[in-house]
Amino acid sequence: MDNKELIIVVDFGGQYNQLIARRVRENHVYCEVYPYQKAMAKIKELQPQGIIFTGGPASVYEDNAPKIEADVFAAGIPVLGLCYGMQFMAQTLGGEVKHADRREFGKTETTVDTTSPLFKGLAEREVVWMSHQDYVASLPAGFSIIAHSANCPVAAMQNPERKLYAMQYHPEVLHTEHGKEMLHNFLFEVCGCSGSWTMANYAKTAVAQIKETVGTGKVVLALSGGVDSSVAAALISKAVGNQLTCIFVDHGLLRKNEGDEVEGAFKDSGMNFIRVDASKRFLDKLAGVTDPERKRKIIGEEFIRVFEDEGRKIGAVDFLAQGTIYPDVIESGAGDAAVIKSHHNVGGLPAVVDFKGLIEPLRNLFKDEVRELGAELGLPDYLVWRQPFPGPGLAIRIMGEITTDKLAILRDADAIFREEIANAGLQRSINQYFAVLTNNRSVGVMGDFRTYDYTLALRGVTTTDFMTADWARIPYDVLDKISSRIVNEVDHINRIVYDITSKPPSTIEWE
Ligand SMILES: Nc1ncnc2c1ncn2[C@@H]1O[C@H](COP(=O)(O)OP(=O)(O)OP(=O)(O)O)[C@@H](O)[C@H]1O
Ligand SMILES: O=c1[nH]c(=O)c2[nH+]cn([C@@H]3O[C@H](COP(=O)(O)O)[C@@H](O)[C@H]3O)c2[nH]1
Ligand SMILES: NC(=O)CC[C@H](N)C(=O)O
Ligand SMILES: [Mg+2]
Repeated sequence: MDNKELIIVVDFGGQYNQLIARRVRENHVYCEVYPYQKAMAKIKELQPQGIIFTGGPASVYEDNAPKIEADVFAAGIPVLGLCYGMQFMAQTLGGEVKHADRREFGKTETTVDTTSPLFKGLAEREVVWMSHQDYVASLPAGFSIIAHSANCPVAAMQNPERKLYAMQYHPEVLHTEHGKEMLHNFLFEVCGCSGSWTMANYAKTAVAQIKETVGTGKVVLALSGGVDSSVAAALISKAVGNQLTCIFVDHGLLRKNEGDEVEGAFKDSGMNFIRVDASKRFLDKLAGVTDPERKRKIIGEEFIRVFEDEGRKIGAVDFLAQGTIYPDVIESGAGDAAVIKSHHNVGGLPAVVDFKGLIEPLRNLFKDEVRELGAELGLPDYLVWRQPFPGPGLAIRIMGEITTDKLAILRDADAIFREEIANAGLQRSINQYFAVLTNNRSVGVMGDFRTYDYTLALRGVTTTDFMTADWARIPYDVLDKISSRIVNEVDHINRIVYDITSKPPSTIEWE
């Protein structure tokens, strides 16, 4: 977007690479991530101020190890190699990388050379986070060691003349206590960035780009009432006014009262707004389906078909717009990382789509950046801070087959959970919380009768980026109140459990 200052992250396939991009942007420097196969062409085209190589699962000495053309080091652009990225730099420039007997994993104390620009302002001993088994056994010519630990002779290296720097550990992970400062130093001390990227600039550039792309055409926006699509609506509407129509799909998988609430919030907003009741077609397609990935694919496809049908009714619609954000793209397996879940709006998209183009103005933004942008555009607080609700809705919160009975049970239980969290004043401190209807039934006793009913799971997490998360420590007395209310007020639930796993190894949603 604001191309005056750009860092390119070369993705070698690590699962948490996108954190690097977040850390760069926290410094108000714009940054894009490209898979290693496409990165060199982008570097030549965009001439970034700096390049960062990510870690990755491969070993550089293997036959098909990921590589980027060696002239990346000859362009005079500063490069920072991280983990696999450091090993790649070392081997390509004539050093040697070997396999150690044991993995080095976790927090490690290192001694760093504070005269290096990377470590400016830091202490001589720094706690960093290691996750590797290969190591740099000998340096390439012109390089020197600037950090070492007990088990790792080259924890960081540099060749300041060529502006090449590298770390064996991961500064992007919060466990590296001053990782943020180290990345800041690379950006400002080595690359000479000034930090001019702001959401106000982003909004300006995005509006101009949308205008140019859309011209005099028509756009339909898939609007869920969530933060992402609401911010996208505000941006696109600013760019093309009433050439935009927002389409809200009630797929029968919404939470209690949600359809009416969204309609209430948007019907008098000045934007063209359509609510489509498509619950029958979604539920018919989902009947009998139990596999989570199949549910996601079916919903993704059906969404598009509904938008196509509505587009035809409006007539001559050229573009479909969505509130897709960066984590949706990442977690659907862009680049070389393994696919964890197909997000309905990315990996779940059908191959043939009846629109000329897709407009996704937030595709490169993280959630907290979208919120900042929403505030910048003047959206009300309750919208900006709404907790995320996944597009596939309650379908991925009901284990096994989806039925209208199960939907009704989950809706009521979830509404009580959310009401009690609000009563306890915890809405803002728990970033996402919801109920899950497990497919498990167990024996209970109610009054003097035996029951054989469903187990409900409650999930609450704290997180900033939704890529990693911790389970929320909801006070016992709040949980107690929720539990007794749900069991008393909702039929067919006789047992309630609280999910106490973090992400990773779990995910936030159950499917
Ligand atoms: N019920 C729906 N009707 C129309 N479009 C939808 C619906 N649900 C999801 N979408 C589309 O899919 C995109 C991704 O959904 P997602 O839930 O990630 O974003 P959101 O709903 O806009 O924001 P949030 O993450 O805060 O819920 C949305 O931005 C929107 O374009
Ligand atoms: O719009 C969406 N479409 C999807 O298919 C989808 N799957 C997960 N999510 C939301 O993404 C965040 C991370 O969820 P997971 O830890 O379960 O992958 C959480 O906030 C989830 O609610 C989705 N949002
Ligand atoms: N996290 C990484 O980048 C690991 C790099 C390499 N696979 C190693 O084991 O050392
Ligand atoms: Mg949503």
